[in-house]
Amino acid sequence: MTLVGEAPSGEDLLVVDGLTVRFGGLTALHDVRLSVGAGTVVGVIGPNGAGKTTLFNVVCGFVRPQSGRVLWRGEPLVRHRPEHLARLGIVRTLQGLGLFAGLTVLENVMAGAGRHARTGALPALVGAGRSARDESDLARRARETLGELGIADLADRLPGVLPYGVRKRVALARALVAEPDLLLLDEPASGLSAAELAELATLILSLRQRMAVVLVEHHMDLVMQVCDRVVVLNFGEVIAAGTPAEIQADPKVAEAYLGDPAEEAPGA
Ligand SMILES: Nc1ncnc2c1ncn2[C@@H]1O[C@H](COP(=O)(O)OP(=O)(O)OP(=O)(O)O)[C@@H](O)[C@H]1O
Repeated sequence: MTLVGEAPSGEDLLVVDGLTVRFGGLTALHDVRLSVGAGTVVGVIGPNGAGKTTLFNVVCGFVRPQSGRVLWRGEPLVRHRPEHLARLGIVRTLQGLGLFAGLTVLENVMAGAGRHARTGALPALVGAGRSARDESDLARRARETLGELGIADLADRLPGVLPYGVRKRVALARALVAEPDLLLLDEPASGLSAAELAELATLILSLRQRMAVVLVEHHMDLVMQVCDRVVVLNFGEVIAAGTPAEIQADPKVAEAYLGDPAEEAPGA
């Protein structure tokens, strides 16, 4: 990740260049720049309404910016659509879990393998258009991913009967099975116990060997523990960017959070 005004390096996977998004009269993002290098974890933090989700939505193609662009591996993403992201190597987890209630844990994870499955998401859900061999390869990878997250024994359960923290792991497994180069994590810590948080931190740190991660999160301990760099948004603008220690020491950041007593400030 680079600071505002710095030239992105050739190593950057994702570059967000001067993004401005307006919803009617409200400016949700103003001239936002950041970049994400391979194997790095970049945190995006900021008080409620700062623009974090909008930033993810632009990267994913849900929201079109009024100006600015998103570069992926040096190429602009032009009118890209959310359903094509996994093929590009980008996967996002949602704030809500988005699991299919009628599918088992294993089937939910298999449905995430859009990048590698030969068929699209819908046929993949019902298993149509896939050879028996594709199907068993995919099931094997899905089981391995569940194993990595410590929930292989729950493969045949329905998500609805599982505790929230476990369902969050299923959602994460569904993202990881696509083997993305960039994982966009939207508030993965919300609703987790202290023990689950510690496991999540270990997992995110281990992911760096395989992918870059952008983490939108209100849980500051997690952000400070796992991020290489942190970008702070406030009212749609980048007000600070740097290492976790730099962010914690930045008076502008503390000030932004002071205006929102519901929030946990980075240095608190
Ligand atoms: N589709 C939309 N239409 C109108 N306004 C929107 C839309 N999406 C977001 N906004 C507004 O844009 C601003 C930024 O919202 P955004 O959800 O990106 O913030 P956030 O940092 O993710 O907040 P939170 O931490 O509460 O999730 C807010 O003022 C929000 O109300």
